[in-house]
Amino acid sequence: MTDAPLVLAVPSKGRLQENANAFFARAGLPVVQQGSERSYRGRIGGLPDVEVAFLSASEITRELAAGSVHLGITGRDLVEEEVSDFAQRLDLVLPLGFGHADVVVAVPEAWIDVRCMADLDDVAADFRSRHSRWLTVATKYVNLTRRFFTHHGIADYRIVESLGATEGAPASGAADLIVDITSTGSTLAANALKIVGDGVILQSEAHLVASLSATWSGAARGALRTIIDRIEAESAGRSLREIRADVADPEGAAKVAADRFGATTPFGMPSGHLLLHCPAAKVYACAEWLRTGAGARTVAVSRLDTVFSATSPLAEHLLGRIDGRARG
Ligand SMILES: Nc1ncnc2c1ncn2[C@@H]1O[C@H](COP(=O)(O)OP(=O)(O)OP(=O)(O)O)[C@@H](O)[C@H]1O
Ligand SMILES: O=P(O)(O)OC[C@H]1O[C@H](OP(=O)(O)OP(=O)(O)O)[C@H](O)[C@@H]1O
Ligand SMILES: [Mg+2]
Repeated sequence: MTDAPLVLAVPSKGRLQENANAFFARAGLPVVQQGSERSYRGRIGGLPDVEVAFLSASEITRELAAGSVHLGITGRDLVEEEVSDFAQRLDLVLPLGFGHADVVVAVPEAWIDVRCMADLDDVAADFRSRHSRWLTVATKYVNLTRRFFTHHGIADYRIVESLGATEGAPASGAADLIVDITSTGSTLAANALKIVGDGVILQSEAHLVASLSATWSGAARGALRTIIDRIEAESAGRSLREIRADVADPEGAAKVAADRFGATTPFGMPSGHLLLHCPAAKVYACAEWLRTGAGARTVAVSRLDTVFSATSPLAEHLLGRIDGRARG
């Protein structure tokens, strides 16, 4: 079908739901539920070639891999856990600035001798002769755990697959230690568990993910350009700050700001004063230099909502990969 719509999967519950909806609204892509409150289909206001599917984050990951949805929001942890060949099947288009959480190895606080993965290796190696059973790890991140433990040379353990309340496993005796996701750390603390020093397996964040296995119609490609354009503009708005300063030599100052802080002059030198777009992380260093090094008396910094560019390297790159798959 040349005009089949783009299917966009949006988290319908859980940790990512609220942030995902707010994110689309900020990017000028308002998600509208169709029919009743409980309907699992929706649309994006103003984009007729897009159909929205409301799914859980892990379902989104699987459907992207299977090619039954084109674009979706999900966590990097789920992508790496559930899709072994994700680098070929999926494109992690853009991190979205929310849903930050770490997948970690955690052991009982009472294990005072276990500070790093090498200590855990020692425990694992002795465990069977001491306790006449394998050391056990409760987790739903079975693949991430296996890869990480192998990387640290740990082989003497067994995984106990956990479907919920993983942090309770050591206290209940279901397993000796756990691998789970954490953001504030309060669930680990409440269960008297501590993160092993070098036991952070993955730092996760919500991403916009595209399926390379899906069939992309002409209409779906067109919708993809529009969606990426708006999301890229939102992302640029979030990661840049506008700086204005009254310096004597705006052109000289712009050169230094570009070299040292990665700042750009998107509008040239309007009426001879300096207007920069500076990466948010460099704003304080840049503002400091403008005063001490370039003689500015005032430096004004503002947030930007959205910054549109004439070209979209992200969309071009992604369409290139989609075409490559279609041909190959
Ligand atoms: N503190 C947190 N704990 C768990 N997940 C978090 C946290 N912060 C962000 N996330 C992210 O939320 C996503 C998982 O969402 P959630 O647990 O709500 O859905 P799910 O796992 O698909 O559904 P369910 O838990 O019902 O199986 C993951 O990608 C994860 O990285
Ligand atoms: O570090 P913290 O802020 O304490 O968060 C960690 C907890 O959050 C997640 O569970 P969630 O609340 O998403 O419920 P779930 O297990 O049903 O997915 C995760 O499985 C942890 O239990
Ligand atoms: Mg969950």
